Amino acid sequence: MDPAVKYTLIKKEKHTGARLGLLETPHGTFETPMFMPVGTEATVKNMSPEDLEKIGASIILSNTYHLWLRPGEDIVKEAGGLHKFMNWNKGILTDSGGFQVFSLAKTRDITEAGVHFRNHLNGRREFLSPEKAIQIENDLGPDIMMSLDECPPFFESYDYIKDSVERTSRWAERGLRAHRNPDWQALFGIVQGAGFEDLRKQSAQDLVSMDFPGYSIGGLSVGESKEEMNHVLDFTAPFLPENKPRYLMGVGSADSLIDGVIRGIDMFDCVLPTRIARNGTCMTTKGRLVVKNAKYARDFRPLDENCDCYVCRNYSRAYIRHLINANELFGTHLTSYHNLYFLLKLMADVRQSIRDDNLLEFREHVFEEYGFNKK
Ligand SMILES: O=c1[nH]cnc2cc3nc(NCCN4CCOCC4)[nH]c3cc12
Repeated sequence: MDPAVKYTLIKKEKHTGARLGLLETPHGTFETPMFMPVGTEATVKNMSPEDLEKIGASIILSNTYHLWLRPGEDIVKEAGGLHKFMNWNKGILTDSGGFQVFSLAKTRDITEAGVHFRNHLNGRREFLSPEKAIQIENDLGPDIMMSLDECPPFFESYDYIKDSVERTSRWAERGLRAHRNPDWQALFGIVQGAGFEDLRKQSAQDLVSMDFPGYSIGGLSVGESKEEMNHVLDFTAPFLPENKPRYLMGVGSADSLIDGVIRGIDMFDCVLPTRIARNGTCMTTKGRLVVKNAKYARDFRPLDENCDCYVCRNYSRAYIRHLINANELFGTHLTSYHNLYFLLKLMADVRQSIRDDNLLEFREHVFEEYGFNKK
């Protein structure tokens, strides 16, 4: 049986671990490395599918936890699945819900069977097992889906992390068995192990032995430093097969994206660009710009003078500042559109620098110009 998702390594960058690849999915073939916009509740906030298409989004995320609790996966299934429900015909990936339970739910209790928690919407007691997570994702119908895992605190004890990794591996096995649609939905395993190299190796080896079509590196972007994240990637990525996609969860700033690509990561997602856009913070090639600040009241330049996006070609800082301060929805549409374009364009430039074998020079340019070198 053909796997639902097929990764082809096209080229390795000469001086780093970066890879240029192609990811074939039932909803299109897309270049990697890629950034995936997050559409938690079946919409990338403030963006239409048409606009997402225009800026070059290939795969977007939606969230199992949220859609299970509201409107219910049964409604999405009845609509014909997420692609029909949200009118998005390219790739969709769903997380398994575990991370949201740990970050959103009130009180939660992890057992071998699964995780008990209180629904953050109505306070009702809920239970999510590896099998239940897979059933929800099967019903939602994304092209790529995640196993239920525990994303433990990065600074937990070795013994806690070891027990957690071993349970996450057992949950992954249970999820594989429960998966009903492996021919059109690719189930990824999620590597855990916090900052412990031997536990990362054990987690990766457990999951690779189950032969998933792709692997996420979880347990990162949870408060550890960028140096610690990069160090974990340095020793974890090599434990994963070269001919499968590697997905780093929850990462979405220009510096972390480039440093993840350099360490062999192919896929990234993060709410950052759309979240900061909603309070008027914009990503630019000269660093972050908080457009609602008074100093932009009479600034009729675009958000970013080096950006050729629809927003930067048609609207000024003064106008966008006014909209944000007036709580006009069009204002957050413009900042969201620009921030997503900014990261998608950055990844297109990263892919080009892999073709040209000058990713390290590109990194130096970005870190210098965008202000990441400033301490
Ligand atoms: O181990 C994981 N397993 C399953 N899903 C995840 C999602 C994850 N998302 C983050 N980080 C997100 C950090 N965001 C940065 C921007 O502001 C909101 C939080 N780390 C994550 C780890 C996991």
